[in-house]
Amino acid sequence: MSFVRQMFGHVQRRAFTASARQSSKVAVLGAAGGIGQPLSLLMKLNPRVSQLALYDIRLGPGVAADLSHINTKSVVKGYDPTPSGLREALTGSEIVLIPAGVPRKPGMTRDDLFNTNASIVRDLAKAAADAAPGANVLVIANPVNSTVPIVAEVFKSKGVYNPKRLFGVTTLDVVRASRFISEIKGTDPADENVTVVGGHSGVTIVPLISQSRHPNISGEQLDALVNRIQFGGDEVVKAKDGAGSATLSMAFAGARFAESLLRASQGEKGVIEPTFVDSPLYKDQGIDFFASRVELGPEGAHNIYPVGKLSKHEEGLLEAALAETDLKKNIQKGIDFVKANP
Ligand SMILES: NC(=O)c1ccc[n+]([C@@H]2O[C@H](COP(=O)([O-])OP(=O)(O)OC[C@H]3O[C@@H](n4cnc5c(N)ncnc54)[C@H](O)[C@@H]3O)[C@@H](O)[C@H]2O)c1
Ligand SMILES: O=C(O)C[C@H](O)C(=O)O
Repeated sequence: MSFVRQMFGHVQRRAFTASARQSSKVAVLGAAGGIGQPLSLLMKLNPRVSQLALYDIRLGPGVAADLSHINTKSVVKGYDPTPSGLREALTGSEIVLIPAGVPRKPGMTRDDLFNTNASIVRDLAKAAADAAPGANVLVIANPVNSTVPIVAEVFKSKGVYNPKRLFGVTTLDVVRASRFISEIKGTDPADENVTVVGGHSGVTIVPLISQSRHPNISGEQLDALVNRIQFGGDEVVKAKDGAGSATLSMAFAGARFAESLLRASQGEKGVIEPTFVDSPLYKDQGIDFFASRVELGPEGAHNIYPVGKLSKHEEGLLEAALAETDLKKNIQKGIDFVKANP
């Protein structure tokens, strides 16, 4: 499968120069960052996007000026770091991507980012709830297990919460799983589709290899593969040696998820992506948000699928993820933060 097909689904190549079927405004909050810049570039290349609104506390207009010279049809605008700039960036947006926030350094967990990123995400969510209450909000900022509940609480407090329109972007876990399994098997990663469920940190990331094309991977090879998918983020943090975490692969993953949502909102049926959403699956165990395969539609999350048939090994992994106090605690921490710091 070509890059164009992987990234832009079933849009024909000529669509890069033809007009998109419908117009969609996409806002990127944190657009000048390590993720924000390549993510904005990929959205500029997406023919389904008609307007691209770039907001950051620094350099939004600069990044926008640069991208605006690319000869695709979408109109790019950068906004000043003021409340009115943020409001204008958000108004009319169908998709709001949030990569704003600090990244990890070696030795840190994602939860260590909470103190800084919780208030950044809360404030951006407040602005989104006011200016774009019907938008699909795609949260990239870590810790995703907490930042997604933060957005939910803010929208609830303003009476505009629609659980179908809030997504924690876990696509990077799916992208990694597909790439890592292809490296083992010597296959084209574009043909490898691995469902990843749970949350977005360590053992809460549960790849379902038994549902992939290679259910027979086992033993030490399986353990190593699962471990690499669960801790792929650490691999990049370590390699970047203090200069941040995954940015380019994350931009690719975020653009893929946004493209899937646009395809679904423009009427394509059967668009399914794993994503961390307000989910009924494990609410009885006190876990209100969970990543599983979600069919996307014009209304956002159209159908949340259960995890399906698991191998014994995966039952153990899922049990560990659910029992792992992290997921539940991370979610509650986000909720408590907004209650204490509205
Ligand atoms: N979900 C995932 O799979 C995933 C993957 C990689 C990184 N991340 C997370 O994404 C976040 C961003 O990572 P990065 O590498 O791009 O960091 P970065 O520091 O390079 O960029 C962050 C950007 O956010 C901006 N920003 C800060 N506060 C802001 C605010 N209030 N409003 C608007 N913009 C603001 C900064 O100016 C900066 O440009 C981190 O929290 C990181 O952990 C998530
Ligand atoms: O590892 C990180 O901190 C960034 C991100 O969540 C990732 O999975 O790469």
